[in-house]
Amino acid sequence: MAPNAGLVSTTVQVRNLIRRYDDRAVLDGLDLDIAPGEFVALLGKSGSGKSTLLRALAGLDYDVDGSGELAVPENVSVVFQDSRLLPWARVLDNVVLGLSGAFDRGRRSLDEVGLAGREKAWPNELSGGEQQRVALARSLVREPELLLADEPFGALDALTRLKMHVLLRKLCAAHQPAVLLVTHDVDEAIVLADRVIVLDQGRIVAEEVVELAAPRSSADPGFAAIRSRLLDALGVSL
Ligand SMILES: Nc1ncnc2c1ncn2[C@@H]1O[C@H](COP(=O)(O)OP(=O)(O)OP(=O)(O)O)[C@@H](O)[C@H]1O
Repeated sequence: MAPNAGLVSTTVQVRNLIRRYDDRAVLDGLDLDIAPGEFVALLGKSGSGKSTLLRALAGLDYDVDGSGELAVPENVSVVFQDSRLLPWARVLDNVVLGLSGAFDRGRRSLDEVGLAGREKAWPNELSGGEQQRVALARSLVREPELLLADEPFGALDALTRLKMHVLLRKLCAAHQPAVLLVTHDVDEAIVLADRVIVLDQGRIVAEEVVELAAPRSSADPGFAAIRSRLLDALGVSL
C-alpha cells in the first residue's frame, strides 16, 4: 500500500510544533491541518503566537529554536498589514517582480483587483486600499497553493475594509488557494473564513466551522452565536 493511502489531502499539516524564544515556548505543541482551498482565520490575543506560526509556515524561522513536523507547499505567498511595495517600481513592475515575461498575467491580476489602467502609476500615487489591492495582485499572480495574510486590512478604514472583504472572497473563489488569515477582528474572521481558530499561549484553544450562507451578516443569529463563543475563547466578556 502507498504510504499516504487513506489520508485526506492537506495543503498544510502541522504536528506538535514547538517554537521557543529564550526557553519560553511561544508555540507549544500546535497541530493544524488546512485543506486545499480552505480559508482559515486565526484569532488570538496579542502575544499568543500568531505571527510566530505564520513565520514558521512561511519558512522564515529556520534559525529559531524548536521542533515538530511541518508540511507546507512550495508555492506560498504572503501579504502583510502594509503593502510592502517597492517605491521606485511602477505598479505593474511591483506585481510581476521576479517573474520574467509575466506582464500579461500581471495586467490581468491588476484588472481582477479593480486597478486596470493603473499599471504605470507609482505606489505613492495610490491610496492605502489601492496599495493593498496591488499587494493582493502580486500574491495571486503567483497562483499560490497557500496564501498567508497577516492582518492585511488592519490599517484600512472600515468602509475600505468591507470592500476588501468582498474582493478577497471573489479572488479566493477564482484562485482557490488555501488561506491562513491572521486578524484581530472577530467579525472579519466570521465573514471570510470556512473555519476560525483561536490561539492562546501557543495552542489552539477553540475552533468554529462557519457554515453560514453568503452574504454573511452580523445580524444573523447564527453569526452572533459564533461571535459570542469566539469572544469567550478570547477571554472577552460582554
Ligand atoms: N524574535 C523574538 N525574540 C524573542 N521573543 C519573541 C520574538 N518574536 C516573538 N517573540 C515573543 O513571542 C510571543 C509571541 O509573539 P507573536 O509575534 O507570535 O505574537 P502575536 O500573537 O502575533 O502578537 P500580536 O497580535 O501582538 O502581533 C510574544 O511574547 C513575543 O514577545
